Amino acid sequence: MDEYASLLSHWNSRINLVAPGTIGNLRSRHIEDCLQICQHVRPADGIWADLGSGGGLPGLVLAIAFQRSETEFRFVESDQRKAVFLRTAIRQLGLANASVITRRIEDVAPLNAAYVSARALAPLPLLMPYLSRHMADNGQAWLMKGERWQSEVRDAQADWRFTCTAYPSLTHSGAAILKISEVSHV
Ligand SMILES: C[S@@+](CC[C@H](N)C(=O)[O-])C[C@H]1O[C@@H](n2cnc3c(N)ncnc32)[C@H](O)[C@@H]1O
Repeated sequence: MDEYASLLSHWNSRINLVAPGTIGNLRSRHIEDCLQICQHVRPADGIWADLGSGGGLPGLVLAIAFQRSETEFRFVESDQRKAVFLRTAIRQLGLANASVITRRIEDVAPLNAAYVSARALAPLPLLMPYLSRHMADNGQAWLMKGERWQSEVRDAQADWRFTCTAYPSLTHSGAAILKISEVSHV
């Protein structure tokens, strides 16, 4: 994880992977934040799709944490330069369990993923079509949401049926990690 943090700060001077003002506390602000997901899930075999991975949050953090599991991580990131960073990090960290798809989420063939994650990608109503496209029928999504998560859930319920459990974030007051499953269109 230290090696990942140092790669991220090195590349951040050239491409904006995280807000430059947060680079001084990468560990607490970003890495510990993403590691919270590990308290709630022990993934089995199958694909874990991280959508809009950017600098690898939470995808790379989880691929490092779960590198001894049978889970195959796919990072979907349309920005070419960020995808180059992700591929470089995968190679330098020696992660055999991760690969990058450099395309728009909506253009990627359905991944049938057992697990999906996203952080700072879009409000929940816009994420729901992505979950519907890429999550397996019995899959689960782990979405890192900010303080407006409750109204996002209400807005998404206008068009979608889903099961949702909210775990309060331990790193950002008012934020939550949402576990979403059983998604179908109303
Ligand atoms: C605000 S950043 C968040 C990055 C990372 N998840 C994080 O928490 O730091 C959103 C990322 O999603 C990517 N992105 C946005 N829309 C996308 C789409 N439709 N398909 C693929 N990637 C997308 C952007 O290029 C960007 O890297």
